Amino acid sequence: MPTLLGMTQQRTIDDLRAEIDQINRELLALISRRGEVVAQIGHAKSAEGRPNHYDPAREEQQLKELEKLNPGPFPTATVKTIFKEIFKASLALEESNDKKQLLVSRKVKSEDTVLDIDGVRIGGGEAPVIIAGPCSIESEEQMEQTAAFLQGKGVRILRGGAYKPRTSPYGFQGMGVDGLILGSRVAKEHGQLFVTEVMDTRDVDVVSEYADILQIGARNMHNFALLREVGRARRPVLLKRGLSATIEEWLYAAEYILSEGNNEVILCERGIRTYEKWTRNTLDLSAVALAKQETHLPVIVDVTHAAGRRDLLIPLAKAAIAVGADGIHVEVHPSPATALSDNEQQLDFAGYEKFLAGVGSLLQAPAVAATV
Ligand SMILES: O=C(O)C(=O)C[C@]1(C(=O)O)C=C[C@@H](O)C=C1
Repeated sequence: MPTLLGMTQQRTIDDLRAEIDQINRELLALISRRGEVVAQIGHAKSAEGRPNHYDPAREEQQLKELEKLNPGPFPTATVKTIFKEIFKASLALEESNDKKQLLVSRKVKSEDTVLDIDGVRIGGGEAPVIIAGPCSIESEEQMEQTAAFLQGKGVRILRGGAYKPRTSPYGFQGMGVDGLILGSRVAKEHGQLFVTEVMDTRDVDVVSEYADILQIGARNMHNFALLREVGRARRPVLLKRGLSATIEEWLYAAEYILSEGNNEVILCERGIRTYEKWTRNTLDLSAVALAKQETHLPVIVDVTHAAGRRDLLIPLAKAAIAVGADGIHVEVHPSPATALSDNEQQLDFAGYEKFLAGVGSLLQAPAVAATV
């Protein structure tokens, strides 16, 4: 401020800070207003069905304009850094608003989804279900023996693979349609539901004809065409988490199915790939608790694939139920040593009896409510 003597009077730091405080308020108001406009852009993009909110060309255009307009004192690089942060936060806002709208989200549907498949209820605090059976369907004798044994133990859902996703193309690939026919017939004869994996969009119709529940395996969790196809099938879907999938990716995979109109999805945590070698995979129990918290869908745990070894099945099943799992998936075979797949990890009948005794009363008790 010029004085009578023509000298500029120094403003005090307090005075300058008061001005900064005012500028901060204005900046905050502007940033918040910008956020509101961005949120509207986000909603418009979602309504148009755009797959992504990120638009690098639009960001670049804004940075170029800001470069031209920059009056200083901040160098253009600094201005760009600041605005890139704003773009990042804006993008996160658009995406998080999207997430709140997800059909799988508890924010959209607060009460648990309970599946009732021919009287077998899954989810919503019902006693945990057991899904058991061999890795692969191999023969009539094998399926008959297993189904009869499991029926005697009260198991209402029989699993068995007719199409096998094998690491090697030369490994046993499954019995195909013959396996479907066999699995479905044997399950029916023993008052059980039949769950089996579908690996190819071209097989969804035939698998739906024979299976009561369609399984999407871990290796196909990212197969979006298949997810959409089972979303159009009128059968419940057991969706395994991918080997290296984040929880978010897993839930988006479920969203693909729900978005096609199929709300009957069971999430299945089956362990993820980590650096650990003593187990086949690492059972991610936080994923179970989080999936229960974030979604309304039933969540079960495949202890067999998580552990890849028999000696951990009891503690893992107990832990799964303790964190709120709605069911346990376990592989059982009359003679694991001669099984055509997964012979290291399937339980024989005596092993299953021990497993049941070990997990004990937890299987009868209502599932632990997911507490937030
Ligand atoms: O203009 C858009 O498409 C927006 O989504 C807004 C916005 C922004 O903050 O300016 C945010 C993210 C996009 O990557 C590009 C731009």
